[in-house]
Amino acid sequence: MQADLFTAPAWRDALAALREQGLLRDLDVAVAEFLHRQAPEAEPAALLLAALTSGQLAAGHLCLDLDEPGLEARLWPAGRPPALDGLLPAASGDWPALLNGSPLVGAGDDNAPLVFDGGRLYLRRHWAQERAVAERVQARLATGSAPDPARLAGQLTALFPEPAMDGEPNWQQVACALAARAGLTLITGGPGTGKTTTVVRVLGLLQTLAMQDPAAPRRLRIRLAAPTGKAAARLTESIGRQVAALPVAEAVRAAIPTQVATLHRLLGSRPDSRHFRHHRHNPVHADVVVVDEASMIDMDMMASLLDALPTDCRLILLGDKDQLASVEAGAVMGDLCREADAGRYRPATLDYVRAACGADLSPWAGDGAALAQQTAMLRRNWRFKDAPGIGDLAAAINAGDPRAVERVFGAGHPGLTRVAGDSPHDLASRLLNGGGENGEGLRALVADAAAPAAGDPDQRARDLLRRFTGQQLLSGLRGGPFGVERLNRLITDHLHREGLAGDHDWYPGRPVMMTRNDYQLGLMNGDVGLTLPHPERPEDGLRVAFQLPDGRVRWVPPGRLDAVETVFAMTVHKSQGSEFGHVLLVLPDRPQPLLTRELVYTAVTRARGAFTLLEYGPPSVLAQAIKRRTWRASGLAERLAAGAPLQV
Ligand SMILES: Nc1ncnc2c1ncn2[C@@H]1O[C@H](COP(=O)(O)OP(=O)(O)OP(=O)(O)O)[C@@H](O)[C@H]1O
Repeated sequence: MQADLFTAPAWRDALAALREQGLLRDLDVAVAEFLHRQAPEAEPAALLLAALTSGQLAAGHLCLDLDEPGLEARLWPAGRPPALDGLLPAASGDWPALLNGSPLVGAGDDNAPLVFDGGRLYLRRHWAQERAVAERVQARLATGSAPDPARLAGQLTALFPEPAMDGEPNWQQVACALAARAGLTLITGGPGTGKTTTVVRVLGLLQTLAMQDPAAPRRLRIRLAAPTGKAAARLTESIGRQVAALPVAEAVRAAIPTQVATLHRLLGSRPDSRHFRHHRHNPVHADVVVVDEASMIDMDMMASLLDALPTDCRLILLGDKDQLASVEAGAVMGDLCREADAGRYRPATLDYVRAACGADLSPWAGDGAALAQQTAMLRRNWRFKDAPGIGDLAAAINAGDPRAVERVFGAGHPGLTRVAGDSPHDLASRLLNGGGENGEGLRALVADAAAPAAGDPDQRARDLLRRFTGQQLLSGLRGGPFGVERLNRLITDHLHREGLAGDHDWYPGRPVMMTRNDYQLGLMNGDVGLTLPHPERPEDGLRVAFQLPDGRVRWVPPGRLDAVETVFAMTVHKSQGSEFGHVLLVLPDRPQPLLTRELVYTAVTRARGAFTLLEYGPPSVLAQAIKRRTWRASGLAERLAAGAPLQV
C-alpha cells in the first residue's frame, strides 16, 4: 500500500489535483481508473482526456470538442494546473495527435471506450446516442406520405376560423401543413405563441384526414407526453380546453385524447432500471406521438424516445428552443432547431406550404437540410396581448440587448416590476408579508395550510397548491447568499420564529419538490407537493399532498419521502415546465457565470401575469447575464446539417 503511494504515476497525481480543484468529480476519476485497468498500456494523456470528457457531462456537454475556441480557458478558468505539465500539452490543438493510435480511442467502428469523431472526443455511450438520434431523425424525416396539399387547404381554412393576418404568414397553419407532410415535425415558439393551439389543430387535421380517407378510413392512435409530471398536468388542462373548442366533426373530436402522460410513462419506465419497457423490439403502439416541453429532453431520453417509436409513427416535438437546455447532457431541442429563425426552406417546401395554406415563405427561403424543412417557428404572441410587458421583456432578453431591457422596465407596464433589495433578509420578509407587487404573502398561506380542514380534503389540497403556485420565488443559483438553499432556510427560520412552522422539519404549509423519480409512489423528479394535516384524521400527523397529472391528489406520509427539498424558493432549472401567476427572480449582488441569457429568459417566461426582478447588486449583473449564452458541446447539429435533403 505504502509503496503504491510512492510510486503513484503522475497521471494519478494530476487527476487528484484536478479533483481537488473541483475541475473533476470522483466519477470522472473513476472513469480514468477503469480505462487504465482495461488497457494498462494506455498513455497518461488519453486517460486524462477521458476523465476530462467525462467531467464535461456535469456541465451538460456531450463531448470534449477539441476545436472549441478558448477550450483551455474554459477547462481551467483559474489557470492550468501545474500537475498537468509533462502529461498534456498546453495547447489543445496538440491533443488530437495524442489520441491517434491509443488503444482507448476508436472512430466508432470498433469497441474502443472513447470515440474521436469530427474533432470531438466522446465516451462511447454518448457518441452512440448522438449518432442514433441523428440517424433516427433522418429516417423519420423520410417516412410519411405527404397528402396532396390541395386536400389540406379546405381543412386548414376550417381549422383556423380567425381572420387572416395582414401579410404575415400564418405560422400556425404552416406548422399544420408541415406536420401532415412527413414523419417528424418540430414546432418551436415562445410562451403564448400558440403551440398548444397549433398541435390540437394538427391532431384535428391528421385525424380528419385518416378518418375521412376514402380509400382506407381509420382512426389514428394518438399519444401525448411531456418530460415532467408538472408539464404533463399543465398540458392536460390546456389541451382539454382546446379540444372541446376544435371546429371538427364530433367523431373526430372524440378521437383526440386529452390526457398527457410523462415521457417515462409513455416509454414504460421500470423501477431501478435505466432501460424502458418500450424499445425498437417492443415499440409504443401509436400512429402519432406529440411531446411538449421538448427543450427539457436530454440526449439519453431523446435516444430512448426515438428508439421506442415505430418508424411509421409521426412524431411532433413542441417546445421553446430559447429556454434553458435539459438538466442532463445535450441541448437537443436547440440543436434540432438550429435553423428555426432563418427557416431556410427549399423550393419544394415553399410550394407545398403555398398550396396548402397560401402562406408565402419566400423571405425564409434557403437551402436548409431535411430537418429545417420540417421546422416551424411560431412568431406571434397571443397570450401577452393582455400582459405585453412580459412578452416585450422576454424578447429583449432573447435579443441579448440590456438597453432594450431597461426600456421595457421603464415603459411602466403593469405587472412588470424591478425592485432594489437590501439583503436576503428583507427578501424573506417581503415574501412572508406579500401585498403590493408580491401578491399573497407566504405567512397567510402557511397559516391556512395549518388551519383545520373543512369540506373535501382533495379539493382543499388542490386549492392550496394552486395558491402556492400563484407566485414563485426563483433564483439561478443553488448555493451562496442568494441561492435557493439559503433563501429557503431564511424563510423557514422566519416561520419557525413566528411559531408557524413548529419545531420539526415537517410542518403544515411546507412546500416540497421531489428531487428523484419515485416509481412506486408514481411521483417524478420536479413534482411539487404541499404538507398538510392528515386528510381524514388530523391527529395522525401530516401528509404531503401531490396533485397527479390526471387531477387526483396523492397523500404521502412525509417519512416515505426521502428525496425532497423545500421550495419556497426554486431554482430556475427546476421551474422549467411550470408556470406561475407571478414570478419573482432574485439576482445576486455580483455577476455569476451560471447566470445566462437562457436562464433569465426561462425565468421571465414562467410568469403568466406578473414578473418582479429583485436586484441585490448593480444593473451590470443582469446585463452580463443576458450577454452570456449557454453553449453545449455536441455534434448533433452538424450531423443533421449533413443529412440528405427531404424526399417528399
Ligand atoms: N390563432 C389564434 N387566434 C387567437 N387566439 C389564439 C390563437 N392561437 C392561440 N391563441 C390563444 O393564445 C393563448 C396561448 O395559446 P397556447 O396556449 O396555444 O400557447 P402556447 O405556446 O402553447 O403557450 P405555453 O406553452 O406558454 O402554454 C391561448 O389563450 C390561445 O387561445
